[in-house]
Amino acid sequence: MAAASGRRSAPLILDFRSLTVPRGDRFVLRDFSLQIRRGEHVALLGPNGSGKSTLIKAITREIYPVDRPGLRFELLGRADWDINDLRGHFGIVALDQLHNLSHEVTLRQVTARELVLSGYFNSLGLWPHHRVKPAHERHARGILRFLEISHLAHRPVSEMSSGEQRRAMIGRALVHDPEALVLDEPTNSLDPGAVREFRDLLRKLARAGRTLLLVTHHIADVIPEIERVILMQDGRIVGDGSKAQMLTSGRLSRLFGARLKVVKTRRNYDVV
Ligand SMILES: Nc1ncnc2c1ncn2[C@@H]1O[C@H](COP(=O)(O)OP(=O)(O)OP(=O)(O)O)[C@@H](O)[C@H]1O
Repeated sequence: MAAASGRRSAPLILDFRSLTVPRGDRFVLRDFSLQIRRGEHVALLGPNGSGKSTLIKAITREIYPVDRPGLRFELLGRADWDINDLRGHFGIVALDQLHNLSHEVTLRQVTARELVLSGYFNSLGLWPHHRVKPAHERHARGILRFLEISHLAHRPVSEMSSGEQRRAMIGRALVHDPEALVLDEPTNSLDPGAVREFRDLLRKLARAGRTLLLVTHHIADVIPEIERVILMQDGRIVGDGSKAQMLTSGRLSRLFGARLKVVKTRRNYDVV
């Protein structure tokens, strides 16, 4: 309780108000407002096409809202960002990066160590002109240890399981000690064992105090440390509250347009 009330007065790391974001010939986010405070852990749920990835691209400044009265588009209290600086504050782990990665690593034998270090250079893997400092190496070793993949440091990413690859991608996002980690559907296509291990890693990251914004289709990804759940539909927020308020059979059935039953164990939720 004390932690939750402390967070209510923590600084806003994301402050979006009245965002209207076009993609193609239509508006994908409409009059969209969202605030996230430092230290909060948030899950974002919504059906395909509801605008979740668009929101992430707005965070990473790959796309911009139209300029309208009332617009606020701030990250860490600033509206203007150099994209390279921003990447140091918001670590992004998204499946499209993994697709790019799979192209890269089949061409070049990028190891886990190299992939993590390449976060310093915003590349996927190291190139001859990259100068890796001893402090970078030390930090990367610490990250690999934290992610429990030290034994994979010198293994090419192309020879790792999907779960191991995702850990290494998180390592790449962690090199700058970002304020927040934004994870876009991180457990997709992992087998049940790898999903379990990955959720344990998310719990460890959350407990280490980093803000997590988790976009997922899997209710069971909403780990106990996540207190706030946001529901998105048609480019709007249709629910924002605690897990007990948001993860109900009625709400999720309406959201996903299917009859879903929420089952809750002591600290976890899932749907059947
Ligand atoms: N490059 C694009 N050009 C035009 N429209 C796009 C583009 N990318 C996405 N859209 C449209 O924007 C809407 C929101 O897409 P978005 O990818 O943000 O949804 P999402 O919630 O992340 O979906 P999913 O769960 O399938 O990943 C969709 O209707 C989609 O067709």
